[in-house]
Amino acid sequence: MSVPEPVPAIEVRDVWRRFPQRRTSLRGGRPAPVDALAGVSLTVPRGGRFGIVGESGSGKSTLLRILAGLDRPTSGTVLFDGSPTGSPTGDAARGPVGRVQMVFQDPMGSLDPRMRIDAVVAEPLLAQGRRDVAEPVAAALAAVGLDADAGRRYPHQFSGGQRQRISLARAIVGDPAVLLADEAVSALDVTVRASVLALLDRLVTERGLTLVFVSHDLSVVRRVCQEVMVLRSGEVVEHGPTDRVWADPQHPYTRELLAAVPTLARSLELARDRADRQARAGSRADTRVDTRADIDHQQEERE
Ligand SMILES: Nc1ncnc2c1ncn2[C@@H]1O[C@H](COP(=O)(O)OP(=O)(O)OP(=O)(O)O)[C@@H](O)[C@H]1O
Repeated sequence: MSVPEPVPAIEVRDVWRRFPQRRTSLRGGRPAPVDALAGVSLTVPRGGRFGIVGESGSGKSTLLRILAGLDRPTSGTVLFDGSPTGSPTGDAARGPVGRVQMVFQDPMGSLDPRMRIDAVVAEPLLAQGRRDVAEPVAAALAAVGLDADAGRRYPHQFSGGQRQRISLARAIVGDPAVLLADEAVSALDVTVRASVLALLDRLVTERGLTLVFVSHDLSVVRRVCQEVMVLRSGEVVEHGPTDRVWADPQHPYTRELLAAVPTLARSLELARDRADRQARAGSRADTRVDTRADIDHQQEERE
């Protein structure tokens, strides 16, 4: 008897998203529509980590917005756990709300400056109709390395890396199945980026999350994703295991993207080596410091 294939967490089948052109061309004439996505398909198994890379304008955010249920495809299908959502004729409101959480590039843009951190982190729970939020909010803050006191403060009282930790606390507090990260570490400097990536990696592993991680930088995607898709002008130009695409890119566009990477990759490696050295230096019997993430987090706090 054959064992049925497990249902993937996410399945995108031949998705197109067409936008009307925003501006008329200088030469006049009718503005042509833009296909932000042109026949994109992908499958992410439960607990899988899927990266999407491409330059600005390649369609990464459009795809993520569709996965988040914030936008609908012009045609094609998106399935979560085998059930359709956000189909062209379907009801976008039935989207994957609750099961899917998103982390954005700019925490200042996504955290309301007038709201205390405990209220910010509680938002997904309140949206689910939960009222008993204090305990899960404190647990989510602890899970991202912030103490309960942080809940009484406001976003501007934190560094960039800490604000991204707060975004992660808000993303995990409601126990989602899928995490969508849109350039989630791109605005952070190198050391802080390594620390937030290590935290993301740990949270995804510990909670068995399915991750879709968007970045323009393949060296960053390589740190957290097993599989990667390269998008250009809404089309998939390459798709495969991240290590293979990194080591042996098949498409000239992927090679171009990689040509921009070495400096970034090297500085990330240097930051990690530095954190390791500091961890070794700090591993006295009375010190609890034992991971790169801890070290990086302490550096971040000293900023
Ligand atoms: N609401 C919209 N109206 C019209 N065109 C849009 C809209 N959203 C995106 N586009 C166009 O779709 C294409 C893909 O945009 P998208 O933001 O998905 O790319 P991206 O790869 O995420 O780029 P970036 O990294 O700069 O955000 C671009 O040509 C963009 O101008």
